[in-house]
Amino acid sequence: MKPWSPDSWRSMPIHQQPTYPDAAALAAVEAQLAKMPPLVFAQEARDLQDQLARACEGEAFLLQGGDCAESFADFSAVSIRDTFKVLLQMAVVLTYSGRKPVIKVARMAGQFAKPRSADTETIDGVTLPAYRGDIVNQLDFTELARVPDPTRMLQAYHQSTATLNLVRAFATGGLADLHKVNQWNLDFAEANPLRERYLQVAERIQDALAFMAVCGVNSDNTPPLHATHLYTSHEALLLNYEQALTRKDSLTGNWYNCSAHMLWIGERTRQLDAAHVEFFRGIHNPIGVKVGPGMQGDELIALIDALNPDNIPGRLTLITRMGANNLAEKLPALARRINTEGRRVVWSSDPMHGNTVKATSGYKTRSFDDILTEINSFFAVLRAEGQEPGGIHLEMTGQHVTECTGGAYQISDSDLANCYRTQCDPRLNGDQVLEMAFCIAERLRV
Ligand SMILES: O=C[C@H](O)[C@H](O)COP(=O)(O)O
Ligand SMILES: C=C(OP(=O)(O)O)C(=O)O
Ligand SMILES: [Mn+2]
Repeated sequence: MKPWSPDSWRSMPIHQQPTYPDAAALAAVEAQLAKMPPLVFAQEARDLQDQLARACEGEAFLLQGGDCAESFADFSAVSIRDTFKVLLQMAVVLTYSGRKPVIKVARMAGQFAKPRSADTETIDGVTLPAYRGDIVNQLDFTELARVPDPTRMLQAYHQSTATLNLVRAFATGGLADLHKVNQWNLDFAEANPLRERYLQVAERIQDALAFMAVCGVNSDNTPPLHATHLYTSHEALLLNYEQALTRKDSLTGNWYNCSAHMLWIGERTRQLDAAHVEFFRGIHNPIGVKVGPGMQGDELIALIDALNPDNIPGRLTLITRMGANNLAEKLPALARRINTEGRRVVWSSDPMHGNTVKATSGYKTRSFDDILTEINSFFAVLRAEGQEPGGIHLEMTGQHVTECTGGAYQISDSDLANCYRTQCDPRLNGDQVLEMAFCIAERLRV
């Protein structure tokens, strides 16, 4: 095998990239980014990998979620706080029901670049290049807005640093206190149309906290009750950006992509002989790969051979995204193959990307029931095949958007227009995603 370097991907075929009009401007931005401080520290990525190794064994559960695409325009402390809060609320419910630690990984502080089904978009007879995420071009439908601009990588970097700074403060500064988080869950359940269903669990958690307090275990003397860890992740799609933030760790001499703790390869860029697999094989972060309904057993094993040749537990998460109608048919053979070959992976379910439909109103949407059906089949198939359902990967926000249909508040196709704000794919809103966590908790309790 040829030697790896942070730029060895450049000699391979590459998919889903913008064509920058000015090569010198691009090179100047890359040089500038390469001088910037890393966003994360390699040891943090190793800690995450150790925790993911526990998820391989069924001793921890991965909760990964956030926007489909972060946005420059919607960047605010409030939206970061709300997503942070709801991730924590979900984690409490899942930890309590699953009786295992929940590893919290946000799609945040770098989730900007988007692969698209089509290179162009046509509206009223006008065809323009597709929007590829705020790190590349603008969503506005004008010729100028759609021209890829490399300086947007700098803006994405700075927004990511500010996001991470706030997230780190929230995680340790008191917002993540377990007592507070469960009080939010009680408030959620009290107000929910399906109150009885959710209140029971939230009240039981409250009882457990009260019991612990009587025994002398409280936030003042028990740091894990007061603070938490939230890791960051994104699809490492725009390799110019990812390479510039890839640094050699001074402690181990290994290369880490310091733009996030965990990175994944998308369904559209996981070709074996192409640039993304080449880039990912050399970075030492924990990584993920999306697994769509077309994945074949031999292809999956070859991909694992390339990405995790030493079979290190926690290094590789397989994120299935097959669709509620396909998963029960396609996943068993893959799970069996992993089992017979003894590959150590975390199986995580992305129940979003295989369930996107166009509503009669024209909006891209996903139904709460389809999402839940895919999750339920994921649990059932893996358990039947003797594998651990190790995590969940959701597109979600803490905001009260109307992008996915269904849930206790019964968002319908005609409600979508009320608050449809996503830059790309429809997200579960704060109520829907917490409700989803209560439903997943029922599966975790075996
Ligand atoms: O987030 C994933 C993809 O970028 C997205 O699903 C593609 O959407 P499109 O089919 O509208 O291009
Ligand atoms: C692009 C994404 O998904 P996929 O690669 O599975 O289509 C995504 O997670 O936003
Ligand atoms: Mn998406």
